[in-house]
Amino acid sequence: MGEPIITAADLVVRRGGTAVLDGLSLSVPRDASLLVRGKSGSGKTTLFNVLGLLATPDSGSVVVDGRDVSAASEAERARLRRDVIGFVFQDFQLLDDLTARENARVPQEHAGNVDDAWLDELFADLGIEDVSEQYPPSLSGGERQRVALARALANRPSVVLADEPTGQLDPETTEAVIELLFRTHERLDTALVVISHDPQFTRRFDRALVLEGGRLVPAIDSTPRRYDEGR
Ligand SMILES: Nc1ncnc2c1ncn2[C@@H]1O[C@H](COP(=O)(O)OP(=O)(O)OP(=O)(O)O)[C@@H](O)[C@H]1O
Repeated sequence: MGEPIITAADLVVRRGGTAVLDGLSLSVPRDASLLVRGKSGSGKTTLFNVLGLLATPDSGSVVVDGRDVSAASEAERARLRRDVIGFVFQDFQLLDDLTARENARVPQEHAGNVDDAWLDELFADLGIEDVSEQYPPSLSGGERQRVALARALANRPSVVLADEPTGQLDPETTEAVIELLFRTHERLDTALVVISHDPQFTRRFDRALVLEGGRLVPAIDSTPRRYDEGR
């Protein structure tokens, strides 16, 4: 399946005198779905930020799509964020003064590559065509998260990175969003990395890992299906 889409080695991130990530290594194959769980304060968001090139570790390396970003310029990191990674955040992070459709189009505009046919397809597939001209404040939580998912997929990323993507949703909507994340993962062949402590997320992933003591260990209730790594 070629080289992994993300490889992180010996990551150390110190916050307030303690190592939140303490020698963490991880490899994400291109077709994998990976769940990272962990207690509150265990460093999940810190890991998300480092894997998503939103923060730099104190030491260790991150390779994204074959590029070692340790010494990359901010412009190069921004390019990788835009072209290779699709971000989904717990609080959606939509712009209230843009319509749903305009929100989803933002990454394409940054890339200088607007593809309306692809946006049409995403909105249809995610079941949000009817709300495409509405503004985020008038959308339900599930609709907002689906618009955020359309935005994450707008530039056909190789990996979707989601930080607590269902944290603000009720159980029923959570199930629907999980379904959509997996459907797009399978249909578009994107790797999927979800960071969540939601127990509803334990099934279906190829691999479930727990962030503990600054490192990743296999979740005891997970059945490794396709690959074996994480320590
Ligand atoms: N800028 C910072 N300065 C000091 N401490 C920080 C900073 N950012 C994070 N931390 C600390 O690092 C630890 C890990 O934080 P992080 O947000 O990554 O955890 P988390 O697993 O995502 O938690 P939660 O599930 O509650 O969101 C916490 O103890 C947090 O207080």
